[in-house]
Amino acid sequence: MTAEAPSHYDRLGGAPTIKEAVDRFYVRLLDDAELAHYFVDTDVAQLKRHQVLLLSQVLGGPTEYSGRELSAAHRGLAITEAHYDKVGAHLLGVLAEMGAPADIADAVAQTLKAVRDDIVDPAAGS
Ligand code: HEM
Repeated sequence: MTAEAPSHYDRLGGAPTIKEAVDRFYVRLLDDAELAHYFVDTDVAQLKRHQVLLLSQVLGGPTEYSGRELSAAHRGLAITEAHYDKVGAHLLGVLAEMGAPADIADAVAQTLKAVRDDIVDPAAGS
């Protein structure tokens, strides 16, 4: 019997690491003058909970995401390409500062590419 390779989730350190990464991610988003306005009327605690579950799932951890589809969650927010890229850069920046291995950062970057069209609003300009 061969042992299964550990998931990205396990290699990063599991739940405590993901929680810490999401905490740092939202500190960056709310500190960013170009992005903070998107979050003014949101329940940031719930958003963070959903983000932890989604990121865990994407990284091969437990599949417990219970939030909305990404397209529904972001509809009407008029998210531009540039703001999407900034948010993605904050997430990758947090993973880098926490020492995530390059292959895991690459996998997250691929996921960011894959969900881009669900989140960016083409009518919002660049
Ligand atoms: C980069 C990839 C992104 C991912 C994976 C992501 C993920 C999520 C998730 C999981 C939720 C919660 C959905 C729910 O609770 O049902 C959410 C909501 C939200 N996201 Fe994102 N998001 C991304 C990009 C962005 C960007 C670029 C912005 C704005 C610049 C943004 C702004 C928001 C806001 C304001 C909400 C709350 C919407 C509401 O409460 O109605 N997100 N996102």
